[in-house]
Amino acid sequence: MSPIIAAQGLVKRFRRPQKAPGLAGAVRHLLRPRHETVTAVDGIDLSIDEGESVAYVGPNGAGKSTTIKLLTGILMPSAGTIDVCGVRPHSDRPANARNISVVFGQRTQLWWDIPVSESFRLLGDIYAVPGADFRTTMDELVDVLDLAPLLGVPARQLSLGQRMRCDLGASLIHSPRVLFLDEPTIGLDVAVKARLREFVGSMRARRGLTVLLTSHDLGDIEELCPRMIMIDKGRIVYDGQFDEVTRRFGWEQKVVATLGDGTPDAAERARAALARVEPLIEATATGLVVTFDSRVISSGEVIKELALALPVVDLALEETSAESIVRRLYEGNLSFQPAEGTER
Ligand SMILES: Nc1ncnc2c1ncn2[C@@H]1O[C@H](COP(=O)(O)OP(=O)(O)OP(=O)(O)O)[C@@H](O)[C@H]1O
Repeated sequence: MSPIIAAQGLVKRFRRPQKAPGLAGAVRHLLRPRHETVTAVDGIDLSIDEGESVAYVGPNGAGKSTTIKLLTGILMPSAGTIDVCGVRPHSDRPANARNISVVFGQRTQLWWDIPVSESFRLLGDIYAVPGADFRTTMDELVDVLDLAPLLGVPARQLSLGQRMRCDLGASLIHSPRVLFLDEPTIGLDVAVKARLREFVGSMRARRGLTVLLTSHDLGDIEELCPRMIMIDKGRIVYDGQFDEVTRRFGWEQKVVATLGDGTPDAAERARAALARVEPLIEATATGLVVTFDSRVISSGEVIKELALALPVVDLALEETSAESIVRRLYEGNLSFQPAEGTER
């Protein structure tokens, strides 16, 4: 079976004006324009099979959105090849649009002033969905997403959670084979997030939908995506099972210290005591959480140093979670070596 999404040697470079700050800089730029080249995507290979659900994660500026824009045909690659459902997205955008759908948590594809049902109908027309198929899909979406009370309401009057439910429904009206979700749960409360994840999961199961998700929410990834691709500076640094992240990068450990009163400078003191190993130190209501690299220092030594530097009341050692690893990668606090023999 050939992959539904395939990319080889994908590169995207942007040319950006290089201006010095202030009016003088603007004038100088007008007289002698200078540009710099930014390589947002730097040689990415992707192979995603039909029905897979893959998280695409990385820190700010890593190149996630640029990759999605390349796969959806919005951008043209500087080098490399892309094939999505057998189509080259940038050269045949209409065919690509019929096969895919994109949902942005920050933007809506619904018409702002008309009732939701009308937006669905318009999208059905745009994608030329035959009447009978439209009705069947609509019934299914209204049922699974509980859209009946929202159909008569204009998008501008919907809450964010209601709008996202409608947006997800709208994205599936033409029965795409691939769904790109870009931060779909941003700003939503826990209950709505859970509902949306459940919906995406059930749609995958029912329709064999392929999902590529970018999200800063670990819950989204954990629940929806068995496979995770991490990128950093435009390159893939990990491509494998989400669970395996813990095993592979499990050298990160955490000591949770409960402190006695009167240590407002606890974080600074801990940082000074452990300076040589550059731990990540977070202050909490009751003390500190110290995250460190267990290849550089043992947990015993960390505990000893903390006990000497601070009025420690209690100490606990926490297992590394995939969440903390991904969170730190997102925050740019963890440098991954490019994965050797990137595996799936
Ligand atoms: N149209 C553009 N022109 C110039 N540079 C761009 C353009 N779009 C993106 N870039 C640059 O390309 C790099 C990757 O950006 P991209 O938006 O793909 O990152 P991202 O991983 O989606 O980040 P975030 O999590 O912050 O959304 C950044 O350095 C960004 O400044």
